[in-house]
Amino acid sequence: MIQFKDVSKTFKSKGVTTQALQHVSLTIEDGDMFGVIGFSGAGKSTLLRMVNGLEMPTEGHVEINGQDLSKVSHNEMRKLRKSIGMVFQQFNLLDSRTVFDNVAIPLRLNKVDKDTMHKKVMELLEYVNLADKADAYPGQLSGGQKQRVGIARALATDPSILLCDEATSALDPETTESILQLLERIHKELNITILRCSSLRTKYKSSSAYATA
Ligand SMILES: Nc1ncnc2c1ncn2[C@@H]1O[C@H](COP(=O)(O)OP(=O)(O)OP(=O)(O)O)[C@@H](O)[C@H]1O
Repeated sequence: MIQFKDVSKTFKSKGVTTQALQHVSLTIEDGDMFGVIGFSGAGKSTLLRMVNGLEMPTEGHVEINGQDLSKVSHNEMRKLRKSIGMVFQQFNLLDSRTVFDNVAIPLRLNKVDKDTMHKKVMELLEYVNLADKADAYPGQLSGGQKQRVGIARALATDPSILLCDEATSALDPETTESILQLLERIHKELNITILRCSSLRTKYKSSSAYATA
């Protein structure tokens, strides 16, 4: 379970103060698919980055399974981060590495042995329907395929939580739909809690920085 308890976040940079989040309280149960929507600058990425401890609240607490992230040790934080995958808007793939190598990155960092790593990477590529692209480079892939690689990489450490920061914002509507279907499948079949944020760019107006879907 992920809990935000009256969380506020202020950034101070070069004499400028930005209030990114104000008094956010929410609970995401295990196995939820939770959506956060808001206009650009509403604080969505900041909120997401607080779940894996990349940002810390200025006020309030973020807890994962009852563990206050501001109180966990360095080692516990490392363990926790292994259980959280992240998918990015711009995919964040290494262009000089093959699809296989990109997906293998978290496994190499975790010193997984070669055979296990090979098996795992190929399983993941099959899961996202890209096994035939294992030796391709990101530059040879479409946006949707790149995002599938990003998703496979995020799943490499068998996370229990998947954070998706505008995972479909760089994609056309049809590709967006296929990525959303893949996330739905991951949610259902792998029982992963998904926290997804996306921009509100339609005509709908909202004074709220976040909403659940
Ligand atoms: N490291 C930082 N230092 C200073 N200000 C920051 C920092 N990170 C975010 N901000 C500011 O906090 C506010 C919220 O940023 P955030 O990236 O969380 O918004 P967002 O809703 O994800 O926006 P977008 O949809 O454009 O990605 C913005 O005004 C941003 O400029």
